Amino acid sequence: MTHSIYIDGEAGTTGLEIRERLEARNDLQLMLLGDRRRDVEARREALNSADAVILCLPDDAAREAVSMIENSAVKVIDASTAYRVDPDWVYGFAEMGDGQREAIAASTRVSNPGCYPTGFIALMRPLVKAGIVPAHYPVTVNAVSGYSGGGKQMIAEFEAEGTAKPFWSYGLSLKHKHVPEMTKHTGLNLPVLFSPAVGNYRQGMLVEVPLHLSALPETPSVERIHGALVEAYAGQRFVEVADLEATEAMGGIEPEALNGTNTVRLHVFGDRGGEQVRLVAMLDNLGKGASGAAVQNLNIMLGLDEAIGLK
Ligand SMILES: NC(=O)C1=CN([C@@H]2O[C@H](COP(=O)(O)OP(=O)(O)OC[C@H]3O[C@@H](n4cnc5c(N)ncnc54)[C@H](OP(=O)(O)O)[C@@H]3O)[C@@H](O)[C@H]2O)C=CC1
Ligand SMILES: CC(=O)N[C@@H](CCC(=O)OP(=O)(O)O)C(=O)O
Repeated sequence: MTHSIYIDGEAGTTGLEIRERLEARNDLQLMLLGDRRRDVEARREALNSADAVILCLPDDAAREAVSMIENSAVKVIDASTAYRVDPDWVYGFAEMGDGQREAIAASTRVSNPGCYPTGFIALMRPLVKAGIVPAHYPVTVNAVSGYSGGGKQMIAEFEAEGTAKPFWSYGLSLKHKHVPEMTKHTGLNLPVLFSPAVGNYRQGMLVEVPLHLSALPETPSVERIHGALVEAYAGQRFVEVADLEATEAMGGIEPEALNGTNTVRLHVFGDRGGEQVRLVAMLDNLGKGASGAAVQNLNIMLGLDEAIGLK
């Protein structure tokens, strides 16, 4: 049996990566509109006749697309920020806790996590759940993304002759659109202080949370923090926790090493017996941060996740 899949936003950065991942599969049939992709009636027809639709659109266009879906059987995955803290939608991060994969499988409305939130929630949610980081703790997140994170427009800006910035720190109003989902899905009470940046490279990201151990209850050790992450992701295929020995041997970390994969890798840097840690997640902003995660959610929603491997 083949499932028909419509990608609204098929020619955008996220949509193209999803197409690449799905095109080779013979259990899925892609519905592509090509030059008619902005034709509202063609979109309406596709949105209501596909088995599953993946929305790779700006927030307002995603809300509009959802309002056009009258067929309640259609499974919807939205890659935008529009529904990530909406209680009527399931948050599409299967590894984030017991029952999440099952909730995704049972839902027809799944919001795909943001790229930065994927790294941050992966690092922080198990620590809050274990009581290592209290819910009221003032958490800071520093992150750097490749410029593809800003979609077609930012790619054009960075790739235009002579205009690329070497590094771009932004979100300076401290109201970045990812803060609500980062806060809600970790169980924190205080909005996180989020400091994102873009580097002059195309793809891949690092998301970092620095912690003073003595400011946490019972001054946890590096090993305790690492152990909580290992326990949380035991048996998971797409969330890895780097060995402490391996991280101790690292002189630095770069953001592109997981490009093309659906993996997020978590690192706990810090001297054993020391007083501080730097938690660092590495992922492809267009892999586990967007398109890879969307395909993973599609597989789960169609009941194909056991049978199909992602690259
Ligand atoms: N880039 C990334 O790393 C990530 C992106 N996302 C999210 O995914 C979504 C898409 O982002 P991205 O692919 O980067 O963006 P792009 O700008 O690269 O692509 C956006 C796509 O949306 C289409 N589009 C724009 N406005 C409308 C409209 N009013 N009606 C119909 N189609 C429209 C565009 O069509 P056309 O081709 O005709 O221009 C284009 O194909 C966003 O919500 C973004 O926040 C999420 C995680 C990571
Ligand atoms: C580099 C860059 O500009 N990144 C984007 C986020 C990309 C992304 O993850 O999009 P979602 O909001 O849909 O998750 C930003 O900060 O707005």
